[in-house]
Amino acid sequence: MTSPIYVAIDTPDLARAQSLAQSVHRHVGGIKLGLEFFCANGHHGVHEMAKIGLPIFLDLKLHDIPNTVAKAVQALHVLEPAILTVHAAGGRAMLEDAKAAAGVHTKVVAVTVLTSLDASDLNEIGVARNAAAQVERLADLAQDAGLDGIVCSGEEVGLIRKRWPGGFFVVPGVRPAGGAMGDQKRAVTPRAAIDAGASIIVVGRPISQAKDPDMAAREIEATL
Ligand SMILES: O=c1ccn([C@@H]2O[C@H](COP(=O)(O)O)[C@@H](O)[C@H]2O)c(=O)[nH]1
Repeated sequence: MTSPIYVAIDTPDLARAQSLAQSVHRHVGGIKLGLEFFCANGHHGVHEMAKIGLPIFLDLKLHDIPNTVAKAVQALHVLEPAILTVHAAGGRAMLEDAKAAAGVHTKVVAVTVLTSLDASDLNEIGVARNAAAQVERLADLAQDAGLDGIVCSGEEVGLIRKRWPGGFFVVPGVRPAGGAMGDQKRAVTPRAAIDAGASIIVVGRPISQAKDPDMAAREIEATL
């Protein structure tokens, strides 16, 4: 069975990214490349990482006016990402245009509430409801707009899976029991995320900062 673990390769250094992905490739189902990697290495870097042979998740969290996002999505076709993120807060028209612009083999998923935010952060940006209620609202919008799924934390994925049984749910910010949280505020264990209904989990620092990334990936895989 394909592993639900996507390893987040958050580094600007292409050689380090290749070596990290190579070392864990037997224990993960895909490679997630985000802003840090893409801003430093662009299309060339993604092509190089694709040579490892795992699906590529481009986590660029696009968020702009509908026309700009649609053109950006078209410009990414050539990279054939398996998964691409946009921000749900960009609104219905942006979500619809992003989905229409994506290739048929790319799942477009909407980031709802970043896993680094809690209720107090939400309050500061003018969102009075709690994270779960805000995720619920943005998940409904993403589903209505025809997206494939959403990104949310493991604390909300169970609730959303019940409302959208056929959705594709990406859960980042997972931490092995007792692991360092870093900047994550709504974290659950990999096992809890999968049990609650995550389609895939994204794991970055617990693997990339481990003394032995291959062993760390293997240990997480063994808990699932
Ligand atoms: O809400 C979100 C959306 C995306 N991410 C990304 O996932 C990884 C998590 O890395 P860790 O090192 O395991 O914390 C990272 O690339 C984020 O950009 C997220 O954490 N939360």
